[in-house]
Amino acid sequence: MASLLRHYSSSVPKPSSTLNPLVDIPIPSFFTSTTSKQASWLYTTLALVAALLVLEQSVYRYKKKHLPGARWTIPLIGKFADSMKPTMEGYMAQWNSGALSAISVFNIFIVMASSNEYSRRILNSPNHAEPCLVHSAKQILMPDNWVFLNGRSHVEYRKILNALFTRKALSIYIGIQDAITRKHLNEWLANAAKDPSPQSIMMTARNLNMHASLRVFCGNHIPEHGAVEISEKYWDITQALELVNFPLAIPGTKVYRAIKARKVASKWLELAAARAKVAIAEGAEPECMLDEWVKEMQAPGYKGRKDFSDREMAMVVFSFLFASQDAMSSGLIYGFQHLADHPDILAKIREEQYRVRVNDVDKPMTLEMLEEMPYLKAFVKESMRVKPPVTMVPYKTTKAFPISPDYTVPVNSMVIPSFYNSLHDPEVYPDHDKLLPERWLDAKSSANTNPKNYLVFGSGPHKCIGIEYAQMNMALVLATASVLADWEHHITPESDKVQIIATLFPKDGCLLKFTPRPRP
Ligand code: HEM
Repeated sequence: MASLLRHYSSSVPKPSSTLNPLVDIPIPSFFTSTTSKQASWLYTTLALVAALLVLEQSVYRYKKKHLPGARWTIPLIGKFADSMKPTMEGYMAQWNSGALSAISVFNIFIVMASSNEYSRRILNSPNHAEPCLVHSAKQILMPDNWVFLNGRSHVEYRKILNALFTRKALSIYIGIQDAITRKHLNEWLANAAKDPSPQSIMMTARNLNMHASLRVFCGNHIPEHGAVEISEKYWDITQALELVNFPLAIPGTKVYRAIKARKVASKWLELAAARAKVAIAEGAEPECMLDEWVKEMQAPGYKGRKDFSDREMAMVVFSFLFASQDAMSSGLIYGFQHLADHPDILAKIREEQYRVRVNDVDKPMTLEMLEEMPYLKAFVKESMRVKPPVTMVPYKTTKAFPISPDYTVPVNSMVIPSFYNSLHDPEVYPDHDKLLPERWLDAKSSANTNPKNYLVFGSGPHKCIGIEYAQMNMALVLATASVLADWEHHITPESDKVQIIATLFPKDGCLLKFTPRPRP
């Protein structure tokens, strides 16, 4: 550093009018003052920077107190580099370093909670902490999206949206999901017949989910090319969902591309909301979630708000897509991989399917049929326990949060409850790394008697609103695939490794080879 300074001062210009024509231009005295003045300016600046760096470290150390975590934080960026390429191993090391541990990224002080007790405390302390999603989420979802509400206004809004997930509503959705699933599975089989080499299902499963969700939410109020456009652009949104992202939405950044994608999606979703209102006003029966919402508002006994603008409805649907697309894709992809790797479990699922369907594999799934498939439902639950799609959700403290007897999280910190350790607690889930659907079939099992550990969908006032819908969709897709197709897993050294793209995915993208399954 000193030699750099020396070099800098020795290179102070010694202008020669013969060499440099610019010397005749009047230069402010600020630049032309003496060398000692320049040096003092430089030293002052350096002293200031050094003081800020010391302050940064002191604040970090003061907030961290005795919590495990790096003793010093990298100036300005903290652990930004790690958060750009998160790994499961990195997270595990952090979680296993303590029930509470500290890091800093871009001067955001972060407390990670890994135990069930602390994770649940964060999720269930609305007076001290509220979800902050990732920083980019507000830019992508729009700051006035309902998902950013908290407290009473959040509870009130959510009450209205609960009406979109009643049994009556789900019975409309399941028919749509069944039809879309069969269409996609048939395409998968047709493509596999043309090219029998194993193919990654990362994009095909995502497309299935997106198509099913769009039709469930918007019915036929969006034209096919609109649905395709949303689906194609949506990947830009997923990529902008890293825990910490480059903060400015400038051209070329992921957040910038995600905002552009949202604008495309919003245009179609607003159109769908407007069309749903027209359809129901003309007397149509509800065929999708938006229809159901409009119809619900017209019911004589309905006492809630009736004036949802097209934009507001579109933002709600977008929040559902946003919250569900990656998590459902992750759940589904691991569902396929787990079944391929456990033929004994797949055989039991098929046995149940043939029995309930009375060997009629073309029969569309209904809610009543699903209720008769406990093994399938246990598998879905277990598959997401072993590989939880969402491993953590960022919250932020709205006031100093005395989370434990000896530690208070400072106000305006990020607190991140993580679910992995709860879902792999060997006391609650013996053989915790093993996929054992049976653990959910015994009402007295430790898995069933400790529901507080099953944090796949979170807990507290912001617990996932789409639980029933998500589980129904996963069960339906896997069940239908099990009777229409066989699939082989092409195992690679990366198959059991995890990549984190907002949610968890097999690192090799899950390479499967599908073939049609003979009918019983
Ligand atoms: C396998 C699929 C899914 C998983 C694993 C999942 C997981 C989660 C988790 C962990 C949370 C945060 C809970 C908390 O803070 O306590 C959440 C919130 C949420 N989820 Fe899901 N989710 C899934 C599917 C869905 C679906 C299908 C929808 C909508 C149709 C949905 C809509 C939402 C919404 C709107 C929230 C925020 C709720 C609020 O703030 O009140 N999710 N989800």
